[in-house]
Amino acid sequence: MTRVSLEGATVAVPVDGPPGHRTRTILGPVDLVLTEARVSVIGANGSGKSTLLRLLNGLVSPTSGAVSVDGLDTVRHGSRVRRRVAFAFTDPISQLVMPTGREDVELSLRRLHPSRRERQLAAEGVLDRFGLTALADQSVHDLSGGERQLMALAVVLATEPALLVLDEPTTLLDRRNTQRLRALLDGLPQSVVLATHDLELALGADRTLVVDAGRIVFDGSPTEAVRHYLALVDQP
Ligand SMILES: Nc1ncnc2c1ncn2[C@@H]1O[C@H](COP(=O)(O)OP(=O)(O)OP(=O)(O)O)[C@@H](O)[C@H]1O
Repeated sequence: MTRVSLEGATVAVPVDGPPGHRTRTILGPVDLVLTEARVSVIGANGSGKSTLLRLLNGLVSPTSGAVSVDGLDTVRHGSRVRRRVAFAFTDPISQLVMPTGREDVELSLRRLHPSRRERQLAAEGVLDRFGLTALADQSVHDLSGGERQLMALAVVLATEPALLVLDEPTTLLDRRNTQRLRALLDGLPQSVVLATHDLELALGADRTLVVDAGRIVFDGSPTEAVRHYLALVDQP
């Protein structure tokens, strides 16, 4: 399993005013080692979940401290980390840049399969594995929200990353597609870290982090974490 390590990691952003003057810490410091196959992250809007997730593949660099994946520092070894860690955004359309899903899958396979023929065959295999062959040549804009979400996942998983990071993957999905996505995640050999407001989805993890105001306020069993979170949001 993948080992993710955060050591005193903070993220600070500039506050309005003269450039370079004041900053606001929106996350941390966070000290954490994740080795579980499934980790969920829950917390209120604006608590810092996405920021935490973005640290994991170097989309956001820590302002202080360090983040590493399998010993690779996300700043010093950014491109190697991004090859190991796939990131799926809430809105799949930001992931689908080509006219069709098949072209998108082929695009993400370019590094792994420089030969066009091999790439096409590999893409066929990926689409088949995700049950998306029938939708592969349809314009991504004509796919339903759920189909698009699954297509975007196929695109990021095509390169067989070691870790999949998902930022609120079910927000745009109905119940049926949420269940389809959960079944798909259950069958993945990869480690998964996901942030979600879907507490049912969060409960399926091996370990759950609760984030509040930029801090990890609970870290442990999913059932306990959900209880902690509900107590937190019910506070007057
Ligand atoms: N680049 C940035 N510049 C300024 N503020 C930021 C930046 N990125 C995040 N923030 C702020 O940091 C806080 C945490 O944001 P983040 O997106 O991590 O929260 P979240 O828990 O994922 O929220 P949500 O559930 O609404 O998606 C928010 O107050 C947000 O406005």
